[in-house]
Amino acid sequence: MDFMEKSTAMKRDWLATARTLSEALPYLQRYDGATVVVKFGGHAMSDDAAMERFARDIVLMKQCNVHPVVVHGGGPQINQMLERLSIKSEFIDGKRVTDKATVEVVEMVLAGRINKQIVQAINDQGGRAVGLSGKDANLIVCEKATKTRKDPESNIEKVLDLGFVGEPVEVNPEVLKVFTDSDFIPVVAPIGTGRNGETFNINGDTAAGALAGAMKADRLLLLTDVAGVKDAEGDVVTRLTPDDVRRLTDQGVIAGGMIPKTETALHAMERGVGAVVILDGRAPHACLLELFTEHGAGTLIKA
Ligand SMILES: Nc1ncnc2c1ncn2[C@@H]1O[C@H](COP(=O)(O)OP(=O)(O)O)[C@@H](O)[C@H]1O
Ligand SMILES: CC(=O)N[C@@H](CCC(=O)OP(=O)(O)O)C(=O)O
Repeated sequence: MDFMEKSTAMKRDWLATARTLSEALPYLQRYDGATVVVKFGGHAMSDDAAMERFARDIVLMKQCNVHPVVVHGGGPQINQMLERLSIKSEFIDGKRVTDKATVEVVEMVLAGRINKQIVQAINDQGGRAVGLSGKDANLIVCEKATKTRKDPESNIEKVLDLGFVGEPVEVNPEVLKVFTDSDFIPVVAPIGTGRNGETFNINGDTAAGALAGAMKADRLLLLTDVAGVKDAEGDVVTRLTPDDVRRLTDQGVIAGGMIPKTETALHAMERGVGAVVILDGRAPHACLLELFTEHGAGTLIKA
């Protein structure tokens, strides 16, 4: 490529960048002042570069007067720590059976190391993040979650004991308003408080949905490690209604870790959240693409 060709190619790149910025205008106007709850899953935060990109997107959102509330997971990181401590762990429908020893490790990993890593990553990008857990200011009060499953032989519903897995029953989001109304960015670990002083392990998606519902957030973004919700053929579906979600779950197409996400989506929408998007947190700038471009990303769940 000679000098003239090179400079023409560079001008084309700049123009494309300027066009992208200009095309963001209607989206910036639509989300001006909006509250967006972003769940950052343990798989999505797999490496330092992914964490840095995520933090940069969150700071950019806040700079554009969109108010992010970050709720994080950390399932794989909890697994690693439990393994080091030789504590066995199992999941039922995407939720970790959590005994007394496990809940101590869960709180340590989520409200400690991971929460502070995300806070630091956001602050490194020029944001002002504040870390909290659901215990702070009674943000998320829980009761013991119950799970029933039909025994295939007897056809009788059996109650399964998940231990200290929490189901949010009361959310007090006033403390988050203090942050979203100023230039702080709250980062919430999914640990809940019980009415009798218990510590509860809440699935990260469930916690994000409970907060989004209580705040009547405009959008709930669930960042994970797949491109979106897949159908029976394994293709990502770009849009689903609540009825589609129920059908895919009954058919067993939505399974495992995807169940808490889609359940959360339906609950959050019942509580007034505009729409829920399940998207690939490993894809560069997934949040920005979803909010500020016409392309969108992942699976949009909307009535
Ligand atoms: N229909 C489906 N579409 C996409 N992923 C699905 C589906 N059913 C089950 N999954 C599983 O759900 C996983 C996402 O849940 P999870 O591992 O808990 O994510 P995270 O750690 O991000 O919360 C996917 O990696 C995939 O294995
Ligand atoms: C009850 C329950 O399952 N809690 C989760 C909390 C972390 C989480 O949700 O992490 P991801 O978002 O990375 O999956 C757990 O113990 O793994």
